[in-house]
Amino acid sequence: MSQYPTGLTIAGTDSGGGAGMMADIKTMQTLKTFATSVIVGLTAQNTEGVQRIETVDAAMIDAQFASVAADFDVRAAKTGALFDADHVQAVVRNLARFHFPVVVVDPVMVAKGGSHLLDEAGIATLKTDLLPLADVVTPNLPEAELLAGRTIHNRVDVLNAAKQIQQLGAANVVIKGGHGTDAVVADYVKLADGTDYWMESPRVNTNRTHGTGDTLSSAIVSYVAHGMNLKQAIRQAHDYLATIIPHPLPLGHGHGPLNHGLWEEHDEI
Ligand SMILES: Nc1ncnc2c1ncn2[C@@H]1O[C@H](COP(=O)(O)OP(=O)(O)OP(=O)(O)O)[C@@H](O)[C@H]1O
Ligand SMILES: Cc1ncc(CO)c(N)n1
Repeated sequence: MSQYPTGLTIAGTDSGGGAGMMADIKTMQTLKTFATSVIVGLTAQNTEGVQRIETVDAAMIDAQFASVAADFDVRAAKTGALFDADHVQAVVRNLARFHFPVVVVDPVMVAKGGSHLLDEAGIATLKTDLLPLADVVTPNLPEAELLAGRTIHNRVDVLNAAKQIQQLGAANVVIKGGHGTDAVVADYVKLADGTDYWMESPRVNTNRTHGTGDTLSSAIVSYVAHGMNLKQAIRQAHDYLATIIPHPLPLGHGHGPLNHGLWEEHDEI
């Protein structure tokens, strides 16, 4: 593999290194994609929780987008934690301005420790203004409930939620099943062409799942940047997670981090 295509993460930092933009950069590097970044906010965070948040002002967000877009051929971008409506709007404005070929929206709302990373007005703005720009949206189960405005108890509810989220304007929908309790973790995929299917893997009994969602969305960005179509990229990203989740790093005292680099042996892209 000689070339590193460029990906972009538009997200918040995690001082604890396992989630947010740090997970994105580690994932992209492992999957041989050059990670550029627009920092929307900083979190003082570790595996036990979020201790403090400070957002970046809109002019600085604009400047970061402009710097990246002026110098790099971004093949795919993802959004992560956006914190509030003003920051969602700043990101929407820039996505509309720069038209990256593929946009993955990870509608991050609550960190594993329970801290809110997007407020209520932010959720509303994400639904009305950001989802219509999304080629793929990747909610976890609680996020899918909030986006669809309905509770999810079973697989039929997941199907209905995905349909509703697609109607909000996201072309393709991946509802992640990590927050379920079944022995099998089932992620549901509903594509723009009308096809849908489940991706299943054995549930790993671990609390070392900090940043799994960030990792999935940035893996999709990486595989798309390498030229895969969305269906292939979503499948490969799922398999990357299924491979690394059973072998986390024994670090931190809470929801521990993944070992993103484990995949490097699988030099297939
Ligand atoms: N315990 C687990 N065992 C196996 N796979 C898991 C487990 N937890 C999560 N996954 C997988 O990890 C990916 C992310 O799912 P999850 O629902 O945890 O996202 P998330 O809640 O957005 O994560 P985070 O908020 O920590 O970034 C999915 O592909 C899911 O199938
Ligand atoms: C900054 C940030 N983004 C996303 C997540 C979700 O994993 C997190 N915990 N922190």
